[in-house]
Amino acid sequence: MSEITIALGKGRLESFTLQTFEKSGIEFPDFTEDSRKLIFNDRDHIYQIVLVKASDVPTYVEKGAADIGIVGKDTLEESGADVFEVLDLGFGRCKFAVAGLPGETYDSSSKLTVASKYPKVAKDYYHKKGVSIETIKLNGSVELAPLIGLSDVIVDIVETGKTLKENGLVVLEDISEISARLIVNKASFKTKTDRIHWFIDEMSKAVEQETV
Ligand SMILES: Nc1ncnc2c1ncn2[C@@H]1O[C@H](COP(=O)(O)OP(=O)(O)OP(=O)(O)O)[C@@H](O)[C@H]1O
Ligand SMILES: O=P(O)(O)OC[C@H]1O[C@H](OP(=O)(O)OP(=O)(O)O)[C@H](O)[C@@H]1O
Repeated sequence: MSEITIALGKGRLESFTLQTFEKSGIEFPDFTEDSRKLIFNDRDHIYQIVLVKASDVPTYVEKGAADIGIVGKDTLEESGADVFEVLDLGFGRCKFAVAGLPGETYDSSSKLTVASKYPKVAKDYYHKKGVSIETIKLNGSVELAPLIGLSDVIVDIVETGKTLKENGLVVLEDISEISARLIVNKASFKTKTDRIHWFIDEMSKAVEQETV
């Protein structure tokens, strides 16, 4: 039985996370991205990774099924999970933006409709601006929404800008920067203090090494 369980989302953050672990000497010999296995133990049997759907990482950590999680700031913000966000891991960089057709302007006489995989983020952003919106929750291909009249604009992730460009859309407003974060369950932080502090320190060193 491992001391520490780490929830990691299947997908874009997997290989960066494993590289960061390796820099700290934490190795998962059985881990391969094409495997269908969901639990991996490290060489020293201190840590186990559980591979979950990226959007479920905050839930596993908040509920204590995992002590630690690696998750995009976007997913963390949308979840509203009650966890400690302890470190910016520096990879998985992209941004939240409002995007739409070029020249799209806000007409205050009618409610703005915003399609997004991140309805909470969209609501919070427009709430701060004092604009009331109708959100339409989508699960992917969000760029389609303004093209076929489902919404006025979208709130989505922009990394290279390729998806927007190829669909004739533009960034209308930047919202915030996104990168992968290390999150910790609040109870684990108290009960497994030494091990978790050690782990955070090692991850910090690995991230610093990357940025110098
Ligand atoms: N181009 C990008 N599109 C989406 N996420 C990106 C991008 N670049 C970096 N990221 C970061 O990678 C994280 C994980 O993305 P990934 O696609 O694996 O999960 P997801 O968006 O929840 O996927 P899905 O809904 O398909 O399971 C995102 O939460 C985000 O922080
Ligand atoms: O700026 P870019 O580099 O083009 O990346 C941004 C795109 O990537 C993400 O989509 P994803 O690939 O996760 O697909 P889906 O959300 O449509 O399923 C995001 O929702 C954008 O569509």
